[in-house]
Amino acid sequence: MTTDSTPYTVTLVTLFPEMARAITDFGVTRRAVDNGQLQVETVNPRDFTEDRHRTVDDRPFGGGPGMVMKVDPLAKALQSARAANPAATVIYLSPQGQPLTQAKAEALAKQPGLVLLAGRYEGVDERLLDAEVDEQISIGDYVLSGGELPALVLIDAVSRLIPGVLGHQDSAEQDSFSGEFENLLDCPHYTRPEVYNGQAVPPVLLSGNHELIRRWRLKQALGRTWQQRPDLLERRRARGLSKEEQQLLDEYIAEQSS
Ligand SMILES: NC(=O)c1ccc(NCc2cccc(O)c2)nc1
Repeated sequence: MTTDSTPYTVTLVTLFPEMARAITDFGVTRRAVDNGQLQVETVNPRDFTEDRHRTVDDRPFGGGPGMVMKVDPLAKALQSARAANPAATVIYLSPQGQPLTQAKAEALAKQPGLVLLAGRYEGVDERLLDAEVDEQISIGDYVLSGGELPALVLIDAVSRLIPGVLGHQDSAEQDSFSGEFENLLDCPHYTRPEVYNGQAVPPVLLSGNHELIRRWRLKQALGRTWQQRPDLLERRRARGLSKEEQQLLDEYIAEQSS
């Protein structure tokens, strides 16, 4: 995290810098950039090549399909990225990385900034990872054509945790994965009209009784987690459910079987 005046700086090392526009040109993250809370820079390894063909990849030693990204252009690009933010954490997005979680995003939001390396082809020369990368992160157990989309996912997840970015600070805390709802799925959301296609909004949400509404939302979050993601509920249980949470969950389960 930075003091509230200096922006949280992310430098994306990528062969396709225009992809960063998905963050800088839309929505909450665009507003964070315009407000000076978030800074997204890009560095293209191709600008650090010295041959006429601006070569960034080559055939793998040991044979096999595809190409591997060369160390030298990446090392120079990373050095340039680090120069702008020396204290930044250098992360390589890859299927071999540690899974991205909300807790990880919160930890990274507290750092002075990030340098994100997006690989293409079959990945990068291992010697680059050994020398220049602090940690590897995966956004899920699947392979994409490049690390750019995972990098953008990571930037989005971290950016919304920067104080003031979401505007209504509570909304970050009320997220399904943080605060009281930590490790729970989200509760249902409704807005006008009160009746749509004969389906009415749950009356408790129109009651103005904030304590009843909080309980209803917590019950829904617990119940949906029990239904869709018992693994998450187990994690929550390991941390101990409060008396209220256990009672709400029991009520939800009883209603399901009635
Ligand atoms: N699950 C992820 O976070 C993720 C990240 C990157 C990626 N593609 C680039 C790449 C990079 C390294 C090795 C490799 O095999 C493919 N695909 C999926």
